Formats: sequence, structure tokens, C-alpha cells
Amino acid sequence: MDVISCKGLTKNFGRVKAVNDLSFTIEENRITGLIGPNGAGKTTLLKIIAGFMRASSGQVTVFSEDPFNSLKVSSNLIFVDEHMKFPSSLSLAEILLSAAAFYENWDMELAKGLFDYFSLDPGQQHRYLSKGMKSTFNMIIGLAARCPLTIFDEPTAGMDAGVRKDFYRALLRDYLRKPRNIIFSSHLLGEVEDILEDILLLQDGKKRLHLPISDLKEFAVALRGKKEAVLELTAGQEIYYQKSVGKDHCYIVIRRDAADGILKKSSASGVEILPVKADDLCVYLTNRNRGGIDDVFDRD
Ligand SMILES: Nc1ncnc2c1ncn2[C@@H]1O[C@H](COP(=O)(O)OP(=O)(O)OP(=O)(O)O)[C@@H](O)[C@H]1O
Repeated sequence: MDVISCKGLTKNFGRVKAVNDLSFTIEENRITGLIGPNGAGKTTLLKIIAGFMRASSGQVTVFSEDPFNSLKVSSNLIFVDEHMKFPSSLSLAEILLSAAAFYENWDMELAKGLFDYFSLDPGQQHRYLSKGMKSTFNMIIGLAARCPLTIFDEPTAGMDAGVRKDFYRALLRDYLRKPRNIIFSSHLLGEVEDILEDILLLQDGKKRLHLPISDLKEFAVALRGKKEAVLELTAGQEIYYQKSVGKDHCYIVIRRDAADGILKKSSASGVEILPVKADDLCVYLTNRNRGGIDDVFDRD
């Protein structure tokens, strides 16, 4: 069953198309990573899915309903981001108690376990938490709420590397115990790829890729060797990334399935075939300049 379905979804802000003709479906009980560079449209898409914002055109259904103004969607969803607000008079311990009364599937044991593990102070007020501690507390609410649709929009703002690692592990452990629909947005795939099942890669509001993470890891290959040999082998192929290596060598990334014939010829021409890491590939696919930052310096 599809939990989320979008067809031709578009959101305009004046002349900016934050979400541009987006079509995809998300099946039940998946952890999907929504990945893309700054301004790709991740938050806008998540807000439309959550029903906080109406699309300009196209269709979106969540649990088979239009999420905008839907009680069914809002009561089955939690949206975790750095802007989460709680009543300012409540302490953290009181917020946990109110959350327990509010969320049907709330797991207080999990909430308290994580709360103690991260050494949060029950008497503290949310607004006085440091940035990283605020994100940690919001993440605890997001996990313990055990909502059928759990959306994390860049949830790790301010968290140090150790807390981020613990959070990813906690998310995975809890998901395995209680599978549900989780969408997790991030600029960086590298840190989160081990917990994701699928990835939806956005660029300029458009879908660049939507596939299982295991397929993404096999999606492209790099050819490295003498410039003329690599250019000859990759002639006519769509090049995702290209850089010079030393004076007369180069490194070019192309799609693996386009490279079948090339792979056979490569050893004869002394060209190496290398795997491409999933997070590097996402950066290459969403970078407007095929040579990355080097393009700025290699103009002449
Ligand atoms: N309320 C708004 N009014 C006008 N433009 C907006 C508004 N919200 C978003 N935008 C624009 O829409 C585009 C997509 O923004 P969005 O915040 O969805 O991207 P994002 O992928 O979440 O970015 P980031 O990773 O930097 O948070 C950007 O060009 C942004 O400036």
C-alpha cells in the first residue's frame, strides 16, 4: 500500500518553483531519505505532505487523503524540526507527560530511557536548551511518539557527532522494533545512508532519483586514467562528474548500466574502473557544474 502519493506536485513562491512537477509514491513502512542541496525543496515538500501548506497544483495523498486540513493525517503524524515549539511554562518532564497524553502510541519507557541517556535535565525549560540539546529533545519526542508517519526535517542541527551517531542508531533500533513510515531530510547522505531503505533525491524542486539505497550504491562508476583514453571510452555518455588528475589524467563518473561495453574495453586501454560512493554521487547529480568547485578555478 502507498502511504504517500504525489502526482505533478508543484509549489510556487512567486517565480520560484520550490517543488516542480514532482511525482512519486512511498510504500508502507519504509525509511526514506529526502536528500538534496540547499533550496532543493525538501522542507516545502515535507510541509505539503504534513498538510501545513497547500500545493499550487498537482495532487498529493497521505493515508489516501489530501493532507491539507485532514484530521486523519494530522493525528497520525509528527513533524520534527528545529522550530518545534512547546508551551514555555512547561519543564521538559512536563512536556513528556503532555506528549504521553497527546500521542496515542507514546512510549514513555523509550522517552525516559533516551532522556536519561542524553543527560537532559527534567526541570529545564525547552527554550533555554542549547541548540544541540533542543534537537536531541525534539528527536526524543519524535521517536517516542511512535506516529505512523514520522517526519524528521534536518533533525540534527547543532548535535555533535557522537549524539548524531547515537540518534541514527536509536532511530534504526526503534524502527526495527516498531516499523512505521519515516521520512528523514538531510543535505548529507554519508551519515545517514546506513539507516535508509530508499532515497528521494531532489534538485531545484524536481526528482533526480528515487530508488533503494542499495541500487544507488551500484548506480554509477568512475573511470580513471589517461585523459584521451577515458574521454574516448566515455564519448557519447552522460557525464555526471569530471575532474583532471595531475597533468594528463582524468576521472569521469558515468552511469553503470551505460558502461557495460566500456568496462570490457577499459583494461586494454589502461583505464581503471572505480566504485562511486552514494553520497558523492548525490553531490555530483545535484551540482550544476560538472566539475564541481574546480570549475571556478579551471576556467582558462
Ligand atoms: N515561504 C516562502 N516564501 C518564498 N520562497 C520560499 C518560501 N519557502 C521556501 N522558499 C523558496 O523555495 C525554495 C525551496 O526551499 P526549501 O526550504 O523547501 O528548500 P530545502 O531543500 O529545504 O533547503 P535547505 O536544505 O537549505 O533547508 C528556495 O528557493 C526557497 O528560497
